[in-house]
Amino acid sequence: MDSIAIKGGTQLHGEIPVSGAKNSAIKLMAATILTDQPVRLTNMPRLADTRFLGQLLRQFGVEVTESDGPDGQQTLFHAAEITSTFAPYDLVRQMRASFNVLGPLLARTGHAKVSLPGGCTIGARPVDLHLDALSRLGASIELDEGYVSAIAPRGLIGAEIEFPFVSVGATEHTLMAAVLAQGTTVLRRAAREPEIGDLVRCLTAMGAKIEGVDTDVLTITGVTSLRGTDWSVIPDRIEMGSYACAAAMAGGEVRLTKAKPELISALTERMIAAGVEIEPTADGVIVRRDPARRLQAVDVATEVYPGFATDLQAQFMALMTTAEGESVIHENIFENRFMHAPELARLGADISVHAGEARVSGVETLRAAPVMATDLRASVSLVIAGLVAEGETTIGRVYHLDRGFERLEEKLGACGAEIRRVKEDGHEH
Ligand SMILES: CC(=O)N[C@H]1[C@@H](OP(=O)(O)OP(=O)(O)OC[C@H]2O[C@@H](n3ccc(=O)[nH]c3=O)[C@H](O)[C@@H]2O)O[C@H](CO)[C@@H](O)[C@@H]1O
Ligand SMILES: C=C(OP(=O)(O)O)C(=O)O
Repeated sequence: MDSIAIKGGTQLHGEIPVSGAKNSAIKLMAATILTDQPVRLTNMPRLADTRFLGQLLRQFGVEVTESDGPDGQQTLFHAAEITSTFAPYDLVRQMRASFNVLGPLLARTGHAKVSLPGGCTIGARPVDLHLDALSRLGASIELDEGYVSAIAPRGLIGAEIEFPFVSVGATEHTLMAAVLAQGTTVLRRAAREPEIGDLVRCLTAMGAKIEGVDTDVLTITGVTSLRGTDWSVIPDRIEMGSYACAAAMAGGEVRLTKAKPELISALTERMIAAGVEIEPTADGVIVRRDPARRLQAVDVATEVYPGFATDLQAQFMALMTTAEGESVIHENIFENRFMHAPELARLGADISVHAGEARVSGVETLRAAPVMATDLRASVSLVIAGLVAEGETTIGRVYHLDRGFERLEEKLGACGAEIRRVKEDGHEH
């Protein structure tokens, strides 16, 4: 398994272009199942997750063609004919969001058999809301030997659905099923994450009829078919927030481009409160910090959008490890998303965790150690801490990082970070 080695202590100076959002791209990819016409996605991040979902789509008969076009990295998806509606365990277990092909397959063909995704390190993550909503749209669902078999021989039928709490995955899954249902579907307490807005807008460009974009009530009037489109994936707000934390941790000045800072205002407000300078630009933001001055500890609590994103909690915790004072971090979305805390402690951080609350008492310095990535965002929090830890930190299990960060070593290296990938065979890159 590859690892990442970082020598701490260099400031960051330079520019980092933000990639297309993983969490938007994978939903848009699933939506391409809904039409027999080609859909071209531009600003596509090249990540383990997008590669992996492309493989799953091919298994259904979708043609997936990656290329570099005039608009940069792009992928053409053409689901002219769906030849299989079976998603095996081996392909679904590697990436949870693959489960969300169930709704589009069902809407397009009237049947599908998809493996349950199972839990993962950040919490149990059941899919009950997804299955309840698809049942409300008229699907018959059976669970057997770890698989969900769903049929809707006469098509899906619009329904009023009020989610008991906000779920990003259940909202996008139900939305993708409802666009081809007969009649009207109303989704209440829908998630409002920007990636759902991107999906709604792309589906609308494909001919779907959806009202209420970016609100918590989506009204969908079903249509009989959708057409192809060209769509540019929105910038990755989590990647952007991660590099903002990296720059704030290491000190220096980093310009983040091709980004939408308004999507992470809950983070930047907290960073400003801690003493980081954030200057908006025409296409992003400049993050500046004088390394001679220590940051101040501030508290955060994760919430659904537009609140502080759970996907930025680990990175913010890393930033707080060397701030002055005590920072209290509440994790309200996932019940087990502090796996990075013991790893940060290996670098000398002082963190105590009780249930959904972590208390970080800032220390003056971190010291390098071998650490282990436990999930995607936890991995990047270790990179951020490694930027200041004295000595060389090595981070194992970087396949987690590769799920969601495109060319991370290159992007940070271009700003002066001493970071390199050590391949399994011992070679350095
Ligand atoms: C691929 C993708 O976009 N992943 C994001 C998505 O995950 P995901 O869509 O899985 O997250 P959800 O918003 O669905 O999960 C929120 C909470 O609801 C619970 N729940 C969810 C569905 C369900 O049927 N039953 C249930 O109990 C979950 O266990 C969790 O505690 O939103 C999360 C919250 O912003 C982010 O951290 C993930 O990066
Ligand atoms: C938790 C994440 O992804 P997933 O929902 O695919 O596990 C994430 O993107 O941080």
